[in-house]
Amino acid sequence: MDKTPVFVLTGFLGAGKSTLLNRVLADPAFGDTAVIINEFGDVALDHDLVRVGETKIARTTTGCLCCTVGSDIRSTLHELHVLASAGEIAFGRVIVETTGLADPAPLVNQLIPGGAQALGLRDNLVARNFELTGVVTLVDIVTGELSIENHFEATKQIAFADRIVLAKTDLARDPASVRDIDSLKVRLAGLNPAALIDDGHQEGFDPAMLFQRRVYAPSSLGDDVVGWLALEEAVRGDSGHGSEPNREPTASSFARHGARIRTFALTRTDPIAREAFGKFLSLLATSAGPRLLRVKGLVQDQDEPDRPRIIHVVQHAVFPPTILNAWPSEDRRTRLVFITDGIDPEPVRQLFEAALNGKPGKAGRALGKLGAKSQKPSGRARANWHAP
Ligand SMILES: Nc1nc2c(ncn2[C@@H]2O[C@H](COP(=O)(O)OP(=O)(O)OP(=O)(O)O)[C@@H](O)[C@H]2O)c(=O)[nH]1
Repeated sequence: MDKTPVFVLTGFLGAGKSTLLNRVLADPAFGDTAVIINEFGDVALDHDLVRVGETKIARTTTGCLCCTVGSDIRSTLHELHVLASAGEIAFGRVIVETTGLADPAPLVNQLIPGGAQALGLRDNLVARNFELTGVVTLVDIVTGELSIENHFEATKQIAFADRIVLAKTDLARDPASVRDIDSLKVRLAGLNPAALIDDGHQEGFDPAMLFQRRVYAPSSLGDDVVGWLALEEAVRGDSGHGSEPNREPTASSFARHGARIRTFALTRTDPIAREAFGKFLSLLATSAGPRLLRVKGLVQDQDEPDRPRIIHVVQHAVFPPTILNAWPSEDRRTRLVFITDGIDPEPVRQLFEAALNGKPGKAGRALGKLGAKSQKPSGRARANWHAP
């Protein structure tokens, strides 16, 4: 019997993974897809943001998949397998959406033959029933170059891909931006000459093709990939990855990403004034720039409290909010999740409160504490891709 194909969907923070996944899941042909979404933060949000239709099965893991991978991915696949064997669910494909900070090496290592050793019946069942058949990496043309420069995870995500998709190419409206895309493509081809590179907005691009069964062979992706996989095996014993297969994943498990990476959440029960909130986001994005890796959240708007607004900030870029017609769950609080590089939660919280309460003096002091070095985004990021 054919093994169930597993696809890894990765890409740096905010690259557009969930957007692409939603596009694919809207296709009725993907009704037999089980989705594993990995949350990185204490306040679960992604399962509210990915639309999963009736026939889809979603499992959300907490913590960062590459840090909790020994306990997480195989046990989640095992759980899906047990449910399918009992006739409770049926699926013919699995898509694992990683966090944007995920290092794909440990994940791939758990899923390929000859990778991480099977430690018991559970792992053997997973190996017998599932097969990694593709790694799809999204690269955002707005922040991709900066992410590659500043975060090694982004480089590894590109190197492990057999398919790369350029996201947000619809935002390239002038000749300079188009030239930037060409030079990004050259850089990607240098990092991974074997992967096919698609433009997610080119005519005729069909995202469904990214998730068709094929052979995923890491050895064809070059010496770096082979070396990183070998390194995984070597460090597994030392790091605890895989050596404690039943270790509980924790939301703050992000040991691999260095002490500077922080994740925290802000919540608020009262509805929020739209203008004040916009001010908060633009002050934060302008002053923190690339150190503000990601903000996403659901906001209860004062004027339209029944229609939550989904907000997205990716480094310096604030994206237009999406407005939902209803709250996805009972929880109607404003919930914002932050992933930062060297920014502490407290000044962000102070800026939030000051902006919402109309206290410019306090907002100024909070900005000072943010260590607002006002890092100017370089290169492509200088282009005015998006007004806040
Ligand atoms: N214009 C445009 N915006 C996009 C595109 N893809 C994603 N976005 C926007 O970029 C923001 C982030 O997109 P997501 O799909 O949430 O990104 P993600 O990679 O899932 O984010 P994380 O899970 O936090 O890493 C959202 O505001 C999206 O609407 C695209 O192709 N074009």
